[in-house]
Amino acid sequence: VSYGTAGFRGNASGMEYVFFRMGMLAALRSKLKEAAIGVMVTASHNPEHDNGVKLIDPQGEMLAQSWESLATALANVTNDQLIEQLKQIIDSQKIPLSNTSFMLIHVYINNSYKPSSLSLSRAVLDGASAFGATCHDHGLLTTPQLHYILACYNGGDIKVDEEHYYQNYASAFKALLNKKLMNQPVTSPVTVDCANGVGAAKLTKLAERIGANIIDIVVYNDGQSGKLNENCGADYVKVQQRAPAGLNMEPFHRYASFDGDADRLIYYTLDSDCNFILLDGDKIAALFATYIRDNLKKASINLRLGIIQTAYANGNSTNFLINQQNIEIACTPTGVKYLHEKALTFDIGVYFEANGHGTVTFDPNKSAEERFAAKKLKLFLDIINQTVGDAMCDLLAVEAILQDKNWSVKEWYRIYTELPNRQAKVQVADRRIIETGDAERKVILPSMLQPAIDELVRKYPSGRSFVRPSGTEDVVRVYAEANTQENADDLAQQVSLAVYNIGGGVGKKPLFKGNKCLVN
Ligand SMILES: CC(=O)N[C@H]1[C@@H](OP(=O)(O)O)O[C@H](CO)[C@@H](O)[C@@H]1O
Ligand SMILES: [Mg+2]
Repeated sequence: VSYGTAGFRGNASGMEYVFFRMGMLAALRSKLKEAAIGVMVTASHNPEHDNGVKLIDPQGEMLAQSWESLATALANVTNDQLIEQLKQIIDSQKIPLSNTSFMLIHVYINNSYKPSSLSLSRAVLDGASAFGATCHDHGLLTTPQLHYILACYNGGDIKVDEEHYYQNYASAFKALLNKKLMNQPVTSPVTVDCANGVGAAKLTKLAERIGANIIDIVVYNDGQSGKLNENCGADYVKVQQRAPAGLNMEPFHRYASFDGDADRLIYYTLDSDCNFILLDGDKIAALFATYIRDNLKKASINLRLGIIQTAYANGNSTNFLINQQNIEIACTPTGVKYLHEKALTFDIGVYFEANGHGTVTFDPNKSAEERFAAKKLKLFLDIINQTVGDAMCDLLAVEAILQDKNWSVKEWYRIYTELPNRQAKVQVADRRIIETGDAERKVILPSMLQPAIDELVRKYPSGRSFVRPSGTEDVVRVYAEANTQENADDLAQQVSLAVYNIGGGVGKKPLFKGNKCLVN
């Protein structure tokens, strides 16, 4: 097992020891940092039978990458070697064992949908207690809520709780709304598919604190009947490019989906011909960045603004931002930790994965004058959860910008048109044989693979394709885009076969039937 793109993740049964050891590691990290550490038990967008655990560093940021390898090493030793491995970590990191340790943990009980979470959370608590850590169990929370609470706690607000989160963002949202337009688009309903996850109850609370006269949120997939992330949620809608099962859509209404732990957000709608229109992380980033840029301009503030994307960003979003908007772009490997780190190198960084996970960061070293010269910008940043991508905050930010611009979803999706694209998965014997470079846009090993992809891509107008081993599933992911959906599907199919043939494919050959991708 390895601490992958976002912690340890896999089938929940048989993972207790990993959670127990992560409790121990969190306690050690807390002693080293002399601050509380967060532990989140969730498998995000994965199916219900999976579970996962990730550690959160004191300011609400992802666990330092240098500790990921310690986590992997600790998770992989036998019980007999455990104490020796712990000693090695303590010595190599010079951890003062006499320091106290403190942890904030979220216990993902989530009623009946995630039965494994309770026992796995207890395993974390047991591991932490073995090092004498004091644990504060915050119960059911979204991932970004735990990041927020942890950052506030370590910032000195030791009484911070969930209610604090709602009050903070509800008042920030109300302050940002354009009072003159109070009855304009934001008061038309936005229907939110909460993936039958934790976000449903939390979003309901947030909407209550804002007030039904100000925002009209209709919660769909609240977990009362459906299964977590099954035929619903942000990942399903993004990858399948279709609405969650059972949702009756009307043209030009606003629809959104969260993932299971509510850190991803995507929007979608129907056009007048009832074609499905997706407004994904790339479009949210474009909306945020152009809004920030316009407000900087209005206030004549000169700050370096950058957008951080991954290779999954639609080619036309990148073209739009660079060529039409003149905004600086950076590309990093997949995984929020990389995007967040890069965002911090700009005065203002807007980062989003195409799947809807992202946020905005603001360099804390900028002077108060620079930070607050543009009143709107300051109010906008108050809505943002700067610790990590947060579906609820991002939803409020989108709603407020649309209202401020007096835009419906139609004006928003028309800022640029996506290139048709397709994602696929290929099973191989060992996905670790695939090594990538150039922010995952090129395959380095096996050496035959990249030339094969290049040759295929050349056949399709506006073609682009790349492959990479997933960090959360035992598959190789394939992405393809081209001028038409048929060509994007075809290219994804051809590249999937190349991965299968050159990368040691196992099981059935990846095949598409018509436009339907059978490898997904
Ligand atoms: C293509 C894609 O959406 N990949 C996701 C997925 O990672 P993989 O390494 O691709 O399995 O889960 C990560 C954690 O949620 C997320 O950061 C990432 O963007
Ligand atoms: Mg998630």
